[in-house]
Amino acid sequence: MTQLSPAPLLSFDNVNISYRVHGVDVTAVSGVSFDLAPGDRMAIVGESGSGKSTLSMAVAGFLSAPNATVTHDRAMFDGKPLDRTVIHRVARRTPGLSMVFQDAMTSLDPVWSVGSQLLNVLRSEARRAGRRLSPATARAEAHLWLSRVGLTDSDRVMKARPFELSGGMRQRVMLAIALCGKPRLLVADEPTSALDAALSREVMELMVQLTEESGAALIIVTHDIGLCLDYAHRVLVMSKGRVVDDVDAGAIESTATDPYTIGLLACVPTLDSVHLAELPTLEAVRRRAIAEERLAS
Ligand SMILES: Nc1ncnc2c1ncn2[C@@H]1O[C@H](COP(=O)(O)OP(=O)(O)OP(=O)(O)O)[C@@H](O)[C@H]1O
Repeated sequence: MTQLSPAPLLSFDNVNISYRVHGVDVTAVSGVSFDLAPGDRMAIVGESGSGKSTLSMAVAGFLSAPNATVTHDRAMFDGKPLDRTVIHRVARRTPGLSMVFQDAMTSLDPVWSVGSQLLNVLRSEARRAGRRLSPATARAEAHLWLSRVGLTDSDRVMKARPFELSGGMRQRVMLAIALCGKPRLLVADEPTSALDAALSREVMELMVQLTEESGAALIIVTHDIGLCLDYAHRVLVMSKGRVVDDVDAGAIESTATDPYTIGLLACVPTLDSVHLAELPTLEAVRRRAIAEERLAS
């Protein structure tokens, strides 16, 4: 008997996004199509300006730049059409879909305590699900979520305002807020770029563990191809607004076809590169490829 693959959780076909700058439409995302299965973990990788944040914000419904225009042939989430062509000044939350951002300091409200922000989300999620949530249960759930993201001193964290916490703690708070509504998809835009290497890995591992436990799918947006190869099942490589490779993370070395992806992979530090005086840059890899091509022809 042939096994039917599950219906995609997310399905985008021919997404195009441009920004109007000084009266001219500048393309940021061009003809992007992909499906994401429930529980899948996909990384969107590319250098700065390749369009990955624009794409992920459009996916999550957080693209609010008034000069943006989105067109697509299909945008579906959890079996329902998503209207991503209308840009709202204030992001519209899609039930079942959450996002964490690069900079928790600007994403969390600086005025309200962590506890009130977390309780607000828990209450509104309960309302949406038609569930009664007493104040005592809401507080217990908030403490539980803080401990799930590794914040054991939850009494202090509940009372603290974001600026009173370290960067790593704020990122964990954001993860708790994003996951407490039990989303089916979490979109994380450069979630660890403000953290040091060790903390980055801790937060990535936590994000993977919590989404795996709940069965949520995960989209990780990053410029760090090395980091995402350890955590994603699949990698979408973007360059100049286009998807140039869409490959399994485990087989990327043998299946990537685009010179851009091959260049990115060549820049990942390995045990073999410890003897090098300096690591290659993407530009150096590009120049070497062009020189080798010239020599061969
Ligand atoms: N609000 C905006 N108005 C005009 N152009 C924009 C706007 N936001 C992004 N862009 C442009 O769109 C292109 C894609 O930007 P985007 O931020 O999506 O890339 P990125 O790959 O996420 O880069 P980074 O890693 O630096 O965030 C870039 O050329 C950028 O300058």
